[in-house]
Amino acid sequence: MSVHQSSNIKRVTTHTLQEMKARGEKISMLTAYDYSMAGILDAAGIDIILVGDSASNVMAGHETTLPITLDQMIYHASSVVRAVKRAFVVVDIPFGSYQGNSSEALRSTIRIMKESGAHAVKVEGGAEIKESVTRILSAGVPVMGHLGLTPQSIYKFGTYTVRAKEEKEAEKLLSDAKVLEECGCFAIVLEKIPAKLAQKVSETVAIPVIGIGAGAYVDGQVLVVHDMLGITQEFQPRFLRQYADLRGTMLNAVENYIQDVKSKDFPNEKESY
Ligand SMILES: Nc1nc(=O)c2c([nH]1)NC[C@@H]1CN(c3ccc(C(=O)N[C@@H](CCC(=O)O)C(=O)O)cc3)CN21
Ligand SMILES: CC(C)C(=O)C(=O)O
Ligand SMILES: [Mg+2]
Repeated sequence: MSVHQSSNIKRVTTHTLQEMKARGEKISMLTAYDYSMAGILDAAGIDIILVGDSASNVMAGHETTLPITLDQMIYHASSVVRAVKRAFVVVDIPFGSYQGNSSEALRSTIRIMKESGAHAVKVEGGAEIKESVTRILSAGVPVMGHLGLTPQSIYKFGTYTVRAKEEKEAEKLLSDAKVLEECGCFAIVLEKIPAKLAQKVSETVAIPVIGIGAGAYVDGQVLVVHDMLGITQEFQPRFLRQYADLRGTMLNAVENYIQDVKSKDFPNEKESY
């Protein structure tokens, strides 16, 4: 342990995650984009926090993940990192900051690592981005892959339907997973694909496979935290399990506050100086 790290909590590393797969312990992963939320996830014992480019939807209200910038991702990531004592922090490299240009991929990664203090980056795609992945890894930065439904290329597909249902697409996905493993990726996210195919990928590659809408036979699960807490409203895909109704809870609290202000119940004497 570094002399600068005074806490005695044992941090999750790529090595920890590899060991978890080897012994069959499932990996838990959720997104976070800010200090307060990341602190709660870390305190609960989450293994991986993803600073997802879904911040573009959830935090900024955009329709897709495409508009979010590298600067904005670094702002979210640095806020998350300041809250985390144990979890492994992975940051999505945003659209336009790595595709088709390995030098730019490396430059974006170095900015993310230097300016946020995160532990790894995530990129969408397989063979097409092999050079970028290799270049990032050559700088010593762990890379998480992302295959299946890849939201940064939504306009190429036009829909958010389940991916790799056809044999040819399934073969390409399996081959991409092998490419990512050979490049040296430490893990792969599989999004919205048939459970059978996800199982096959997980059994084929030695690195951990984390699913979102990819069934139970993978090495871990990821969800967008605002979805599973019931804060987002319209996003209700079949793969989502909602663990709370925080929107309802928060609406209720805010309505009560408004009522107390209007009725002059708040503040009372004890709440005044
Ligand atoms: N709030 C949120 N949660 C997410 O999981 C998420 C984001 N945002 N933004 C980035 C990507 C986009 N993702 C998505 C988007 C849509 C579906 C989906 O299943 N949509 C429709 C089906 C559409 C169709 O069949 O054509 C649904 O059933 O809700 C799944 C994952 C996952 N990511
Ligand atoms: C849904 C996960 C895997 C993601 O990439 C994101 O939140 O941006
Ligand atoms: Mg993403």
